[in-house]
Amino acid sequence: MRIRNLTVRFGQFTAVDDVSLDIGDGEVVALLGPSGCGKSTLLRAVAGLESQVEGTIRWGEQDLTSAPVHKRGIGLVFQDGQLFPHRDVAGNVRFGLRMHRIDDPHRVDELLELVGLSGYQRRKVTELSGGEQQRVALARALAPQPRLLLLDEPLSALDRALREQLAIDLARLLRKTGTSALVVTHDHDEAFTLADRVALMRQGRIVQTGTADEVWRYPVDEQTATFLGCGLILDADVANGTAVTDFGEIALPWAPDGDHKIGLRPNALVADPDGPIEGEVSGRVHRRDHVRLLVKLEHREVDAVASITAAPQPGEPVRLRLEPDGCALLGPRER
Ligand SMILES: Nc1ncnc2c1ncn2[C@@H]1O[C@H](COP(=O)(O)OP(=O)(O)OP(=O)(O)O)[C@@H](O)[C@H]1O
Repeated sequence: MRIRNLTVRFGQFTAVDDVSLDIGDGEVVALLGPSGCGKSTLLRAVAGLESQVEGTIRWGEQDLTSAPVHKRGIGLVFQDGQLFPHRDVAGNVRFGLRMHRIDDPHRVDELLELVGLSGYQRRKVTELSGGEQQRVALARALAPQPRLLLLDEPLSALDRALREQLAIDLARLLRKTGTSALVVTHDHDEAFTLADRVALMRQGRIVQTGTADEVWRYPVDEQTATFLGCGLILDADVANGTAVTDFGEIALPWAPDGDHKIGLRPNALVADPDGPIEGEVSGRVHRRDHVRLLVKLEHREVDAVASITAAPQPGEPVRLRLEPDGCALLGPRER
């Protein structure tokens, strides 16, 4: 799919601003961005659900720009599944097939097996858990074998543990069926779990696209770095894979020589008795597998991490070292 110069306006307000994006055959692209940046509007425009759309949407040679929703060959999954409460599980999946005049009794069983719900045919959808309901919604959307699946925050209504598991299952399922997909999410982990490529949106525009590793390691500008979790931006002078910063030296073998800005995520500063940076703990929050510290340095306060067993208490001195895994290099990259 080739999206070119897509703009969607609501009166004077431009919700999607001149967006161009390709989605390859079997590719999964995540649209990631802060609330209100236009992700859902872009998805709805691709689906044919928005009226004030400029630009073009093509599938191969076919121009879909003004095709009606049901002629676009897309499947849709929303946050809350939008299942039919009066139909059972099989009835919901069968609806996806009937809409496309496919009448194959085995296909419903196949689809339920695919989403891990074998034997659920006669269950009422109102008696399913949130995760099961989303699996049914997915089976229904996949039933007519759409050429593109559009998913709008498909896992957001679920609790965290379930969301993580379902994101892994969904990623596997999309690969297995070779389905191309565009997934809207505001959850970084979800985007990186699901997608081959991530498109970062801000104020209606796509500011960067790349693999998880590319956008994570090379955010295109300061705002993008901040959105991706870098709380601190430092000047760095890189030579032969070593960056010299106000916080000391750090090995970044993947960074080219020159003057750069480096973004530090909280895990870029790690409590270590031998670390070169001295500070005092001013705050402490227990996370699932580590402790997040707020550390007062001479001129500023920074985020840092410590292991659960060795985390100092507020008021205690702490030493920090830089950890390359939490560092990002800002600025556009040459390809
Ligand atoms: N039908 C509409 N009429 C007027 N403004 C709208 C309409 N739909 C969306 N908007 C506005 O367009 C902007 C983008 O909305 P959109 O729902 O696409 O954002 P989003 O990135 O999906 O946000 P979220 O993550 O919060 O769902 C918002 O400022 C929103 O208020």
